[in-house]
Amino acid sequence: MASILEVSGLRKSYGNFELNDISFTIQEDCITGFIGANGAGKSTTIYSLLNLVRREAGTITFRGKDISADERLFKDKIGVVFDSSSFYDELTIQEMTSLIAPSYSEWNQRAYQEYLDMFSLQKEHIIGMLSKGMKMKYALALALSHNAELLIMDEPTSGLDPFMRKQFIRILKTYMEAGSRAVFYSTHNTTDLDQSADMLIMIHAGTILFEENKDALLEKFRIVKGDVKLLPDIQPFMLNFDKSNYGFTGITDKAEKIKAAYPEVLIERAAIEDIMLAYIK
Ligand SMILES: Nc1ncnc2c1ncn2[C@@H]1O[C@H](COP(=O)(O)OP(=O)(O)OP(=O)(O)O)[C@@H](O)[C@H]1O
Repeated sequence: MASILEVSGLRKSYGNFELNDISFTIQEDCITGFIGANGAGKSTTIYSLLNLVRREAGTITFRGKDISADERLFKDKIGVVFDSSSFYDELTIQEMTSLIAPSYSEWNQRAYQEYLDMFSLQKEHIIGMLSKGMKMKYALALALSHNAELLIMDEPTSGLDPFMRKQFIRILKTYMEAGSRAVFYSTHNTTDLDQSADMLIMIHAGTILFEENKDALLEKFRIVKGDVKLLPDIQPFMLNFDKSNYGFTGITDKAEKIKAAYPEVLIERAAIEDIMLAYIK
């Protein structure tokens, strides 16, 4: 698989927080989910790679070319959506779009109008009067209407209702159908990633903990449930666990071994959230 974006040796610090030599790759034809706890460094990574905050070190290459050589070209080829998008509150959607659209070489007014209709947004709407979810939809309409090759989004589904979140996933899949494209987005909604992501990158305290194929990751871990009597024997095979008077629940990457030695335990598939907790507990 070809890489579309490569981030290498990214550093940025704020007081006690530091992005610690972050490197990862966004693959073409993949939706990559960017996960991590509050304050892990997701937004700082996204803002630094987009040069919206000044990075202290690091190289970003887009389709093999350093983006610093031609940042305008890079920005022309990507669509961005942020949790707190910076639009002018006093303008209408039409006025705001007329400022933004001319900066894109492949602006598609028809596609844009279709997204506005799909999201029930009207061009007369004043930006400052839009709800958080409506602003997000507007940002999404802009990002999807200039033939971007890569979508980079920071918590695009925060503020979206469950219907729109489903629609968001459908839109991403349709977007990917054109081929040679990619999506990179941060989210706390791991169930959305279950349905949409091909790759997952997890960051914790400014460090990348893993960058893996989602299905391979989900295959690697299992939830183990059993009687507390077994805990002393099974504990060494688990990454973490909780126990109550009734039993224990833990997560393991050695399910086969546990099942072979203790057939009475219950082994279940782990969710992305379980895996995240296993890495940071
Ligand atoms: N402009 C800033 N000035 C000072 N510190 C900042 C700034 N932006 C982020 N930070 C700090 O950097 C750290 C990482 O924040 P960041 O917003 O990147 O995390 P995040 O993973 O996106 O979190 P969340 O999931 O809560 O949005 C935090 O400790 C935060 O307080």
